[in-house]
Amino acid sequence: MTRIEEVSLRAILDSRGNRTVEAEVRTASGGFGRGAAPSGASTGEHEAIELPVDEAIAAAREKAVPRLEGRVFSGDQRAVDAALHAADGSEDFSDIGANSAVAISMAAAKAGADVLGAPLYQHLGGAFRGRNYPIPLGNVVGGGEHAADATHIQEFLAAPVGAPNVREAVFANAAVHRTVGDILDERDIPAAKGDEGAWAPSIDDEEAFEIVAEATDRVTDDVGFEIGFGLDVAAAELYEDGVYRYGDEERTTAEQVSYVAGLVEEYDLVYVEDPLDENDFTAFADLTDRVGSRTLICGDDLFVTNTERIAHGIDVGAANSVLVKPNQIGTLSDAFDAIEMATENGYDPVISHRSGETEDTTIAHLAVATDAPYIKTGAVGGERTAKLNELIRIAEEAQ
Ligand SMILES: C=C(OP(=O)(O)O)C(=O)O
Ligand SMILES: [Mg+2]
Repeated sequence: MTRIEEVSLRAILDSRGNRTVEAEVRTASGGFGRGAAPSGASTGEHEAIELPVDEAIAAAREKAVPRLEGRVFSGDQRAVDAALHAADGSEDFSDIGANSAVAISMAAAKAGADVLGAPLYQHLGGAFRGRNYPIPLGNVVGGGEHAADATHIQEFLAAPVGAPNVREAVFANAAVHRTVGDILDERDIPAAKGDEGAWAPSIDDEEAFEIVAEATDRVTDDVGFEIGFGLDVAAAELYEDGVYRYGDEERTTAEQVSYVAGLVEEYDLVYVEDPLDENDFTAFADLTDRVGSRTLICGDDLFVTNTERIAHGIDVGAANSVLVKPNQIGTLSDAFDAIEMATENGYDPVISHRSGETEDTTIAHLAVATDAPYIKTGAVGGERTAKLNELIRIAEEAQ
């Protein structure tokens, strides 16, 4: 029986060394699940609200826990998440905190799976889930809000689109990361790593393009399958007073659209996330019109995993892909709704980590459960490899 008996909350550390919310759910028949909230740095303006950790925990203990304990079945994820919404009452989880909500939602899902004796992806996806595994997008160079004095573009991503299986894809991304390190060495460029484990050298974007293109080419030759190249521009962070600022260089919106379209052409980009400001659906639609037939244009800060914003994007043709971050919207059910809406409308969902992460592996299971074609969860670093290694295990176990 998956009736929830106890929900407990505590503060733990995330990968940036900040405190975050961890939840544990125990069921009447001894099922157990644990979930921990990730946290963004380049957060979208329209995301659900992350409260200070102590506030989120206190509010969830007062308002959400009594609605769950002894009352809701953790096997019924929709009921768990509906109880979280009812406990909160706001539109954006500003009352109990999206950090508490998502931690409880994920913990309850795992407790539900535990009682069934099924892996989480099986519990979430059901008997007739798809048989595909996501292509991992792994950032190998980065800057923006994730590293000081590095590139303006937030993420340069390896995209092993030709990999024969998920394991080879994961290994290929790590090889690209390693090769970027070698090239930086060859060029005598010192580099630390950013929040997500990508190299964060103090170079301009142009040189980063050169280096990542060379690294993906070298590794492609080595492994014998195609490794594409993608970006998360995180353009909302560059947008100020109506222009996109790349240090001293400025681009108008029209120039930004042309610049990104040119990059797609020049580097044969397979993926471009947030190329424009988070409120500019029109410019997104312009760019999608120009290059959407040859690359994915993905909305992260644009859509914030929110079905109202995704529906609007679909109406105006703003993109052809949706980034899905459960903590942007607060519960797994809401994230599922976003994935379903995307898929039904021909938009590719990309399940994603945050820059501040924990060892939690829920997103790997979510990607497999929903047959998502892509997952973005870094290339190296313990909190990133936790998800990547889980994907390898899932693919092996589910064969
Ligand atoms: C993962 C990202 O960064 P953050 O978590 O800082 O929003 C992103 O922008 O896609
Ligand atoms: Mg992003």
